[in-house]
Amino acid sequence: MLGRLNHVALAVPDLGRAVARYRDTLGARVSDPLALPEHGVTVVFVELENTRIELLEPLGENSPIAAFLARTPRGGMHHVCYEVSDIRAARDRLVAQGARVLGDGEPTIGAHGKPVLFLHPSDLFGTLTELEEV
Ligand SMILES: CC[C@H](C(=O)O)C(=O)SCCNC(=O)CCNC(=O)[C@H](O)C(C)(C)COP(=O)(O)OP(=O)(O)OC[C@H]1O[C@@H](n2cnc3c(N)ncnc32)[C@H](O)[C@@H]1OP(=O)(O)O
Ligand SMILES: [Co+2]
Repeated sequence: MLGRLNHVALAVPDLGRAVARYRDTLGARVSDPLALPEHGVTVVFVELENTRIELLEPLGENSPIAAFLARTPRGGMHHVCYEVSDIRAARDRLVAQGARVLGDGEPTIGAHGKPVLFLHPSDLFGTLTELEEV
């Protein structure tokens, strides 16, 4: 069911500082910031040879990463994202096996313009997991 690792996401308290560190210190290629108010985050992608790092900063009053950053104020690994070819088939299979899909269970459109959904970290060994249909 799982395809490639699409990205590993890091929640950061200051996106500008994180971008500068990845671009200037680590010499990485980084995208422009993209505000996603419907997801409560601003994102920047660090492009690597084999995958991406997604840098996330809270946006707005009800950001889903606000509580995470309150617990880990220096930032930290927030989620992993795997590619799937049929996100609804993947969801149905996971739900049938007891995994919880966050939100109303329907995919939303993510940062790459593709359908995404999130699986509860408690069902995946403490790791919040995103699926993206490619
Ligand atoms: C889609 C656009 C973009 C893209 O890639 O295309 C993105 O990735 S946007 C990313 C931001 N969006 C989301 O994260 C959406 C899904 N997330 C959520 O709905 C929440 O973050 C949620 C429900 C996972 C956690 O919310 P919150 O922290 O407010 O809940 P709790 O404080 O009640 O925590 C419950 C429980 O879960 C543990 N937890 C929370 N976040 C994480 C995490 N990132 N990784 C691992 N575990 C996490 C938390 O510690 C609590 O554990 P407990 O044992 O019950 O104390
Ligand atoms: Co993501």
